[in-house]
Amino acid sequence: MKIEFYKYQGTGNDFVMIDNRTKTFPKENISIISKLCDRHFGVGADGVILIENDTDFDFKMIYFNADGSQTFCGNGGRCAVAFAKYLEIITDKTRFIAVDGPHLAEINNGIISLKMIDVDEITVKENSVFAYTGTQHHVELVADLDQFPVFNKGKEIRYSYSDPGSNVNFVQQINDTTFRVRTYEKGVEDETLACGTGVTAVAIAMHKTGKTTSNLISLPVEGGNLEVSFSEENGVYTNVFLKGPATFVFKGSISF
Ligand SMILES: N[C@H](CCC[C@H](N)C(=O)O)C(=O)O
Repeated sequence: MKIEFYKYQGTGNDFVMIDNRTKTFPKENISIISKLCDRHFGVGADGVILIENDTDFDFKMIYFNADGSQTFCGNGGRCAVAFAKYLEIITDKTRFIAVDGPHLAEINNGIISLKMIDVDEITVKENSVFAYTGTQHHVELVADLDQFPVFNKGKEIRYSYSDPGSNVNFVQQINDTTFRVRTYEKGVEDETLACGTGVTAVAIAMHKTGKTTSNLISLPVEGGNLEVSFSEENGVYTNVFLKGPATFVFKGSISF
């Protein structure tokens, strides 16, 4: 089977994007998904994203981690919007459906602003915060991200959560409105250069625990800069937006 693909990246979180409006991609074939993500034997990516038709929305986005598990993906959602524009499915505004529900998004000068789900599942623990932002996220502050063993500590914490586990975000506060983040992602089972649902969880966790009073947060990550904004009322976070670039890298085809 020959698969046409488009490679996109959102602040270094990279994806194999497939126009699956013909519904011909073998979604149940996890070995193909894993091979597409393999950085030596395949294309190489953190995940695979399918774009499909939907009767009620401009399109449907399906995200697979490299291990075939499905969740929502914030950076992937922004790349899906850029890809949908390239495919002329949309212009600069869209309403699409994903595994965690409907999303609005807008494109302004190449920057994509993606509306995330409302966040009300937030658990504050002694040294960490857990939040669900379309997938599971553990958030904890550290003193010096450059020196921190993200992979080893991230893997340990990831598996300390009962199935399906949790992504793990380590945060260093830079100033009142800026928090640097490094993330270990479940399903990728490694540190990624950015995690959109992760920085969303971080921004909300920092506000929830009083590390910031702002509702517009800058989040420098290894692969670039992201921004999260939100409203908060009675501990529920709404109008949550994840903003940042999403870039086409190359297109190609691969046969299995
Ligand atoms: N990189 C993605 C998150 C993927 C989450 C996935 N790793 C999982 O929850 O299993 C993002 O930008 O939100």
